[in-house]
Amino acid sequence: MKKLVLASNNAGKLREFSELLAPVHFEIIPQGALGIPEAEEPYATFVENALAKARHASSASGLPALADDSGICAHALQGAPGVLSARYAGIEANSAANNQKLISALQGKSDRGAHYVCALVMINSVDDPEPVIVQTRWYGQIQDLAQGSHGFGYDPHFFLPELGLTVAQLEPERKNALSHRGQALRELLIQLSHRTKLGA
Ligand SMILES: O=P(O)(O)OP(=O)(O)OP(=O)(O)OC[C@H]1O[C@@H](n2cnc3c(O)ncnc32)[C@H](O)[C@@H]1O
Ligand SMILES: [Mg+2]
Repeated sequence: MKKLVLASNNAGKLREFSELLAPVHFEIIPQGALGIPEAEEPYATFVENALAKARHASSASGLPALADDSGICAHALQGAPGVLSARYAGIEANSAANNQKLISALQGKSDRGAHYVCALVMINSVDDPEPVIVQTRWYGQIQDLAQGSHGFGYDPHFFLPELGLTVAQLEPERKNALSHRGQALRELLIQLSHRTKLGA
């Protein structure tokens, strides 16, 4: 079975990937299991950061790698926290501190529109000239009140008007069916299947 390193140390993402990749015939190895530390994420775009994470994991392991750079973009804040979502309230910030900073930044703003972004990059080797790259959005609204206990990160505050629920109130399968990450992974698998069919 083909081995693939998952270039993430985020337990919430790793859980979602293991559910989403369950039907796929890869042996998925989280980078932490190989002792690979977090990569630097210095870039202004999700795609560049995802590529940096994938290269870092592939270089350290000698294996193909899949990386996810994601975040939440608030429309009233010109897309902040964006690529800084994981460290919005500081380098060592946890989700509670990041959520609190986001809610404070939105006080008095009437536009609560936001979207999650997920950039996925898959490479066969560190010098792969043709990475598979996918980027998707999931639209919602940021609400002050935290509701729900599923998911991770900003999910208790990310409200889906069409469902009347926050993402943290969704069962994991339902989140995966709708989320930025679920959309991106399904698209990535389609692109991979085209390549396989064409023998490349
Ligand atoms: O870089 P890795 O090791 O993958 O882990 P990370 O947590 O640092 O991940 P990112 O750099 O991609 O930062 C993503 C941030 O956006 C948040 N985020 C991304 N996807 C999310 C989702 O599906 N639900 C809630 N929050 C999400 C997450 O909590 C992080 O704070
Ligand atoms: Mg990160």
